[in-house]
Amino acid sequence: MGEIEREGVLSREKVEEEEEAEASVEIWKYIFGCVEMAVVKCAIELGIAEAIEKHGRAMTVSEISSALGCDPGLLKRIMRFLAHRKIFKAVTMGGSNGYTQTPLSRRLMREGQQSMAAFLLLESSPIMLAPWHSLSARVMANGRPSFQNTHGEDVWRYAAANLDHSNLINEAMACDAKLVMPVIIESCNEEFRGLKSVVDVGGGNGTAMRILHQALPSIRAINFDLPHVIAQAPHSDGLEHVAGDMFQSVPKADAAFIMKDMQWVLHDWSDEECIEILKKCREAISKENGRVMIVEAVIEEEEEGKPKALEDVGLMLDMVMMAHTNFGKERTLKEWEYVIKMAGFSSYTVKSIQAVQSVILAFY
Ligand SMILES: C[S@@+](CC[C@H](N)C(=O)[O-])C[C@H]1O[C@@H](n2cnc3c(N)ncnc32)[C@H](O)[C@@H]1O
Repeated sequence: MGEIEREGVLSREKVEEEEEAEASVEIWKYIFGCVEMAVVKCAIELGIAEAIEKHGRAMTVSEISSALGCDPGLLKRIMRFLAHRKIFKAVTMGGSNGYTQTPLSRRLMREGQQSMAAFLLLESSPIMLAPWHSLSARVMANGRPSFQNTHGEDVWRYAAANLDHSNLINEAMACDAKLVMPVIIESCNEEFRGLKSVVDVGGGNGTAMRILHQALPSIRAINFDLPHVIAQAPHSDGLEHVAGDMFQSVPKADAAFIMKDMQWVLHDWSDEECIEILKKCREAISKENGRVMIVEAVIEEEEEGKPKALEDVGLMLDMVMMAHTNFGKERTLKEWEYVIKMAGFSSYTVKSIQAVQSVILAFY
C-alpha cells in the first residue's frame, strides 16, 4: 500500500469512527423522542409559564410548587429538564435556583398573541397520537389511512361527531393563524390592494379573516367552513360566517383567500381532491382580477430569507399529514404547479414569507 493510499484509508477510518460516536449519541434522541413533547404538555397543563408570568419575576421551585400545588421534588426535576432545553431560564436567586420566562416558555401560555399551547395539546392528544402507531402499516402497498383505521372515520368526520376534539383543532389552527396572518398581511400588501371581498375556504373559527378585517376593514371578510365548525365559531364585528362544503361550492368573492383561508387546507387532501377544491374556488372568484391565495408549505425548495429550520418543519408536517389525513401531503413547487394548472388557473406566483408556509397566488 502506497503512502497516499494509506492516508486515505486512515482518514476514512477516522470519519467512520466519528460517525459511530455520533450515532451512539444521536440514537437516544429517537428512543426518547416523545419525552420533550410529554414534558412540555405537562408544563402547559400545570400552567408553569402562567405562574411565572403572573409573578412578574423569577420564581424558585418552592414558590412555583406552592402556587400550583405541585410536589416540589418532582417539579424540581421537570424544571431542570425544561431549563436544559432552554424553555425556561435558570437563574440564581440568593442561595437557591430560580426560573424565568423565555420567548419559548411564553408560547406555552394558553392565552396571548404567541400562544402555541392549543397546537401542542392537539398534537399530543391521545386521539392524534394513536394513528402514529399504524404508520408502518399505512406505508405498505394498499395500506389503510392511519387516522381512519384507528378511529373509524377521517379526521373531519371524527371532529364533526366529537365537538371537543373539533374545538381543540380549531383552537390549535387559530394559534398559527394569529402568528401567520400579520406576516401575510404585511408581506402581501400589494396582493390585497383593490380587493373588495375575500373568502377563507376551510377557515376554521374565523381567526384569519377576523385579523384580515381588523387590518383592512374595507375588505368584506367571509369565513367558510363545515356546519359543525361554523356553529361553534365566535361572532366578530364585520366578519361573516358561512357554512357549507367546499367540494360542493364556495361563496363568491373577489379572491378566494386560500391563504390562511386555504392555508393548511389543501395539504389535507390528495391531488385529485385539491384540484376539485381549487376548481370550486376558481368558480367563486371574478374573471377580471380573481385570484386564489394558497398559504401552504413548499417543500424541497430553498427559499431566500427562509430559515433552514423551517424547511425541516415542512418535512415534519408532511409526516403529520401521512398520519392524520387520508391522502394529504406537503407539496414541492412542481406538485403545486400540477394541481394549480389542472384546476384551470392561467398562471401563478410564489412568495416566500417568514413562516413555515409560503404564499402561492393562482390567477383566474
Ligand atoms: C387544517 S384546518 C385549517 C383551518 C384554517 N384554515 C387555519 O389555517 O387556521 C382545515 C379546515 O378545513 C375544514 N374543512 C374540512 N373539510 C371541509 C369541507 N368539505 N368544506 C369546508 N371546510 C372543510 C375543516 O373543518 C378545518 O377547519
